Amino acid sequence: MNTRADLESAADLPSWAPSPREYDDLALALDGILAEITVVAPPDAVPAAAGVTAVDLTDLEGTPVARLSVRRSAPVGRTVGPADAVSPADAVSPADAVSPADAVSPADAVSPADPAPGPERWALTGPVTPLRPREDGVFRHLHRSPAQVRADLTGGTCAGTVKVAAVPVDGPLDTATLNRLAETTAAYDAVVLLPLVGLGSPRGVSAHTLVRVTAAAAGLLPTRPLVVPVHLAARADADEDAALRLLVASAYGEPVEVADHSDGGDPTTWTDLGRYPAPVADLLRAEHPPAHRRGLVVFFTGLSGSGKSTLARQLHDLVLERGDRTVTMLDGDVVRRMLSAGLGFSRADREANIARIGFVAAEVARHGGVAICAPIAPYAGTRNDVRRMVEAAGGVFVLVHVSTPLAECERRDRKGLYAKARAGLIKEFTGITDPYEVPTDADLALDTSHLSVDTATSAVMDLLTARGFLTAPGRAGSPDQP
Ligand SMILES: Nc1ncnc2c1ncn2[C@@H]1O[C@H](COP(=O)(O)OS(=O)(=O)O)[C@@H](OP(=O)(O)O)[C@H]1O
Ligand SMILES: Nc1ncnc2c1ncn2[C@@H]1O[C@H](COP(=O)(O)OP(=O)(O)O)[C@@H](O)[C@H]1O
Repeated sequence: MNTRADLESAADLPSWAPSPREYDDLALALDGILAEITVVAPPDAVPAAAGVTAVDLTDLEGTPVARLSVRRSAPVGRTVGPADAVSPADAVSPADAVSPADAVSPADAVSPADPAPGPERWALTGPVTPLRPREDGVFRHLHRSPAQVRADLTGGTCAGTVKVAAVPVDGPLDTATLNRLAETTAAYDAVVLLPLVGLGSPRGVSAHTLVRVTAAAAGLLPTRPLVVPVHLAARADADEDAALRLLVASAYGEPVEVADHSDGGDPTTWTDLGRYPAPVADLLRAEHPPAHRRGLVVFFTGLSGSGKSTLARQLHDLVLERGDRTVTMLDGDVVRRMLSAGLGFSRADREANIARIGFVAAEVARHGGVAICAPIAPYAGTRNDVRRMVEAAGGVFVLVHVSTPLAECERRDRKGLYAKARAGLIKEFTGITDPYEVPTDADLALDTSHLSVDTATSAVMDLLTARGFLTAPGRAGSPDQP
């Protein structure tokens, strides 16, 4: 731990709040599992990055939690937007790629709200020292460093005489796996189950549920294993993931692998809860409500005047008439007044606008509600970011492309904006002087020049019902005409 003098002398050090993935790496480094970590920071956060020798890493509130001693630094190429985001291979030069923590994921490298091309960022690599005990983390009270686990298990005596099996766990343990685990670890003095709660590691469950199901499974094993959550974040590369799991497990004991990756861990296909022991299945059932009670985001995208708002409003009414779901409307015009006042129509502003819509929609979905969004959302990358945000919140994302051709939108020109855009009075107008990237991943495409409002909305309702997101028949609970 640093002395007061150290802290005071650090007053001039630059500081930086690491991304969630880097924060996970920091947790591993502070536990002595990773020797070094890499953080990627913009030059304004790390002035004169090439000459910087230390950076204070802060939590999201800006409180310094650790100090990174910079052993190597390298510029990281900047790109225009998420669609072109930096790939891990490009991000850090091979000479610097000493630890798996170096990988820079696209999500970390460029945030959707980032303005277009700017100066380079810096990848700063080195060991870390703690500045204060970490107060956050998934199931913090269960956290133990490898050294603490060793001390706990040996009672401070004869370290090395206790044979510990260390088992990384990234998904719920089913009955067959538990039986295998009981056999494999029978000869050990102690077993430590290590739920991997870092970003992207838990398969098909949230990090908190992974710990809860692992604890439930541990209670069924004769060895009564310790359960110690570890903030290992997933990488894009399976070999790297495997190497890191081994590194983590080796730090806690003798690595024992039991995970079965064959099912892919998709929660929507977990129909066979019978393969899990009852206490685990009960927790999974609670985390994965049936499709018609899961959060749902219906995202309309299309040109101005294509019919997004009209269809969204009708869908809103139809879903509310059923009486079994709550609905939040995030219509383009309304959002621009309430959430995005002050934003214009540059690429960066449009991306920021959609990121805000996505954030709110994902929160609605997290709580099991329905969000209906109707912005133009011209960029595929930004729409994809919203899909990822919603799915990460446990929701379902349905993309509806209102594909009414430009000529028809322009003919309607109900706000007179197309005429102004043609006359050069409005700049960056979608379809005229600004791009619209036609979705290739839409669940439904509706050309309203050929479909009535009722027919188009019914097509959306039918899709939602067919996929189980609304219960059939369509108007359960609503009074019909006799
Ligand atoms: N330059 C330019 N390009 C496109 N649209 C413009 C522009 N300036 C103003 N408007 C009006 O703003 C509405 C689109 O806002 P969105 O928030 O949906 O756009 S975006 O998703 O952020 O691209 C859009 O409303 P809708 O017609 O409901 O789509 C337009 O009325
Ligand atoms: N089948 C249809 N579906 C949706 N809108 C239609 C249809 N036929 C005509 N329209 C008209 O087209 C216009 C679409 O406007 P709006 O819904 O505000 O589009 P957007 O939100 O995409 O800008 C409205 O005036 C609407 O009445």
